[in-house]
Amino acid sequence: MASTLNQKEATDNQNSWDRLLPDFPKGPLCRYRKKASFSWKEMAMFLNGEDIIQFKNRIFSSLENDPLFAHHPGEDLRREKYQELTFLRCKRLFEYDFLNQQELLENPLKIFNMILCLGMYDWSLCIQLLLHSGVFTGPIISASRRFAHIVKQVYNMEIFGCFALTELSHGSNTKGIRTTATFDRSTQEFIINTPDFEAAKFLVGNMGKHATHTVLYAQLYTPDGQCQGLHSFLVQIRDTKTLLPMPGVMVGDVGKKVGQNGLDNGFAMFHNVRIPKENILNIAGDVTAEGKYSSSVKDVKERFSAALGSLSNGRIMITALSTTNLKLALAIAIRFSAARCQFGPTEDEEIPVLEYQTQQWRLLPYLAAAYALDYFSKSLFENFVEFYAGVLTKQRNQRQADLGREIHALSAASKPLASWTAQQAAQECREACGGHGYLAMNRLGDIRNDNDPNCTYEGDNNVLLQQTSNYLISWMNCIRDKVPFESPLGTINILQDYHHILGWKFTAVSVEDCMDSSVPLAAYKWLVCYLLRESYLKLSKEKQAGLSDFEAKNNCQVYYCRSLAIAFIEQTVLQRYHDYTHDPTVPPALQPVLKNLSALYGLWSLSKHLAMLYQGGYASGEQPGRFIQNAILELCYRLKDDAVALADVLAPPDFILNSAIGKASGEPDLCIEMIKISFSSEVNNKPEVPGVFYIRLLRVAEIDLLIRAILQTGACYSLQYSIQFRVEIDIKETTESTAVWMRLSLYHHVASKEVMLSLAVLTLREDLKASTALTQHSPRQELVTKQIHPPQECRFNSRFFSLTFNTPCRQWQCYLQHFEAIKCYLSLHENLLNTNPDAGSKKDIEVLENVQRRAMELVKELKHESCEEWLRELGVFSLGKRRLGDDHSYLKGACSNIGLGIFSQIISYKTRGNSLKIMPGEV
Ligand SMILES: CCCCCCCCCCCCC/C=C/C(=O)SCCNC(=O)CCNC(=O)[C@H](O)C(C)(C)COP(=O)(O)OP(=O)(O)OC[C@H]1O[C@@H](n2cnc3c(N)ncnc32)[C@H](O)[C@@H]1OP(=O)(O)O
Repeated sequence: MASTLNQKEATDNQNSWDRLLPDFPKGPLCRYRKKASFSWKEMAMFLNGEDIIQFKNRIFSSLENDPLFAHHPGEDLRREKYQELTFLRCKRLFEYDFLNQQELLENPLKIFNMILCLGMYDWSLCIQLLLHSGVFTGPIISASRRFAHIVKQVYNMEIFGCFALTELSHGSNTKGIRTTATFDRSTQEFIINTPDFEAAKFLVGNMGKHATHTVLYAQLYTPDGQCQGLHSFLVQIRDTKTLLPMPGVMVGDVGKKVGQNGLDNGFAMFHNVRIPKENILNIAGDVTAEGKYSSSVKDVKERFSAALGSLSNGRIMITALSTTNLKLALAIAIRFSAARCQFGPTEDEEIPVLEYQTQQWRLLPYLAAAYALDYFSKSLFENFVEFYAGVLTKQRNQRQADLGREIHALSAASKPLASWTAQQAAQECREACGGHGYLAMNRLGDIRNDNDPNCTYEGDNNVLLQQTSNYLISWMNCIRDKVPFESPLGTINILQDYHHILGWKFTAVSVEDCMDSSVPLAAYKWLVCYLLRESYLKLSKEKQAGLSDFEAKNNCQVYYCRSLAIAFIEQTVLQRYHDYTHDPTVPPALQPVLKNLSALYGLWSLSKHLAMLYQGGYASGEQPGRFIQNAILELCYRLKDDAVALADVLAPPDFILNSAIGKASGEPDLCIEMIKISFSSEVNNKPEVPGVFYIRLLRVAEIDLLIRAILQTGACYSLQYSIQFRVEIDIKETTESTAVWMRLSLYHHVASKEVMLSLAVLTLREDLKASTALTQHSPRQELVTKQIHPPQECRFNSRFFSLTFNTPCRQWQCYLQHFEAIKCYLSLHENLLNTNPDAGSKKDIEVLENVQRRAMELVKELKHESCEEWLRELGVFSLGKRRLGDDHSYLKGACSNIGLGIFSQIISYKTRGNSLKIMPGEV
């Protein structure tokens, strides 16, 4: 009975997994998937839970089905267009309203996952949204209820926000910020000023083109001339209707960056800009009507932490964003390594590169790091949720303060750890995929470049690590004075055993002994205590030698405080992951692989500190080092057959991953990607010179992909340039699909550019239909079907079919919209037959005449309907909204449709430095 029940439960589980997580397409990766020791679906369910998987699926499929999110082929959109597209997409996200407040309260991890899903798709978009609705809005929400109307405007996108802390000459050193906000008693206003060019706000995300408001950090001056320190203010920088700068504000874009170029980073200078007194975000302090400074936080340092408290949230999020990059890069490189065969034991036999020890050693420790950091970032986010609840409910107890400090110390080190790990991994993955890794279409370069700012924004990594080491060193007083202590999250509780731990030694006596994460964990605990002692001693020595605090600290970073902060955060990540993977509630089938990951992450991270382990006497002799190295290699080997399944758990759907070599099937559609690249770069860079693209398609399935490529390109471009398109299809291979074969063969003997144009358009229509999953019978479907199933007698001899597509894009779009293509086909076809009566056999001509007649009927039937109507009927997004050319009038429609205020008046001429348009008379 029990076994029947278990069986039923297993079947139910399997069914629910299959429903949420469809099987991957068959391909070369199957051989590894079959070898995996666990079910990737069970793992995905265990790590995420059904609710989150459903939620992620919803986001992914919404993006995939919305033409506005169609990938830009070739990824070389001009920066202005990319920024514009990013902004439109950001607006669209508000329409989707993926998460309502109720859902958010029930499961805050949903917002965390939503952000990461968007980042997987495109980091510029993700950061733009975060800056607007998180970094800008966060301090406003925390400040006071009086800003409720502003928050409402944020979520309605009536205003667009940015966070202006950084200045041209001061980035990480926030105390040095020089923008001023001086209170004017007579008008009850603050006057904002940029004292000189170096104090200009700089590199501020969203500020370049789109932001209308900013949370501005400035030194607050009271009328008595006293500087009260750093405070934040809500300042309007652009008119919400015209997007022209407000009086006294000079604002613009900073130019191209290394990555994230869809995001408009800007600068701003302020000259006597007046804002109402109420616009101070009174988190740290406020000013009375008489101009007296008041703050509930008496200590200046504490006030400073309160003013910067919101940055911890950002650093936690950046830990997760970086981990997501790690996951993306690994998914691509592991799939590629498993599918790609090169060299081998004999000349005839090439083996997957994943079989090579070096490749395993290069990639699998990063895979383990991705799992460990993924768990850690989630758990840290949950800690933050607890802390933030306290902020919102105005908790002022000791625990809340201690929690804030601990989270600050953790996030100040986890951001460096995760962003550096992702950075190194992206480069390793790039190289591990050879030349393919270097191709932009495979995305590893973008992942690397888009991850890069994670090392810098919200505080330079090396500067932030000092915050963590300061925090750790601050516990030395308790240790020295033997005062009992603990922290709210318990991360420093190992220091309670400081003296005892310092006496520990490496005790494993075999490689097998090292195969559990408890071994590196013990070593890490010792390392943290040792580095803490060494840093503290060094600091004391420097001070005793007469150096100032500043100099002493400066001399204690390298090899001491910096290493301490890194060791501490690695130990914390490992501790949490070790506890998680060794929990008895882990499903038995997943335990071995999860434990292997935990051990590999621990040993591999620890191996970078081997010198210190020997230097401090924790390890001695040959064996510890040898054991650790051999255990790493053994774990890599053991995980090798699980690697693809582990990558499958981390990878988003193909559309989101957007990497030709990272496809779930393991079969890169390289030729399609090549078309996209060539197509887009020709369109973009040589508008006047039509390019010729010549490819040979290998399978029927690729025709659909080709069509998708054309369609997506059409969706992304203004379609104003000429395109010449040439496709060669292997007919022999295509016989597996009658529809495609017939459709192609029909035109074989009469091939001419123009006739083929109509073919392409008909094919496009077929794709449109398919992409909207139009399954029910409809007159439209019938028409298309008839059109692509010409009579059976149509035959041909050659294996190859050739198609050339040569038309101005605008016209092409027109064809798509109004079925001009069919008319064009008819007239051109007539011309062809007139001028070249031997174009085909008699039968072919009969066939063509049949098609011609049918096409005439088709045109007549469609005449009364505009393409817009036709598309609407199919449920396809209006083409007008997809267009991103110079004509921005669509913006007006799009905005008014969805009730957005920003561009509601933008329709006519260009504003300076901003490609958006405004209507004359509106300014
Ligand atoms: C769920 C929704 C999510 C939404 C949010 C998501 C965000 C996503 C992020 C993506 C964003 C990308 C775009 C990024 C934009 C930016 O980067 S904008 C800003 C960039 N600039 C910075 O981040 C500034 C970095 N510098 C600092 O934070 C500080 O200057 C410093 C380096 C941390 C402090 O240095 P210093 O001047 O030496 O001061 P100290 O003496 O060390 O500090 C004084 C005390 O204050 C404590 N403290 C400092 N910061 C905090 C904090 N955040 N929280 C709590 N406490 C803090 C510090 O520990 C000191 O305390 P004591 O040791 O007790 O004295």
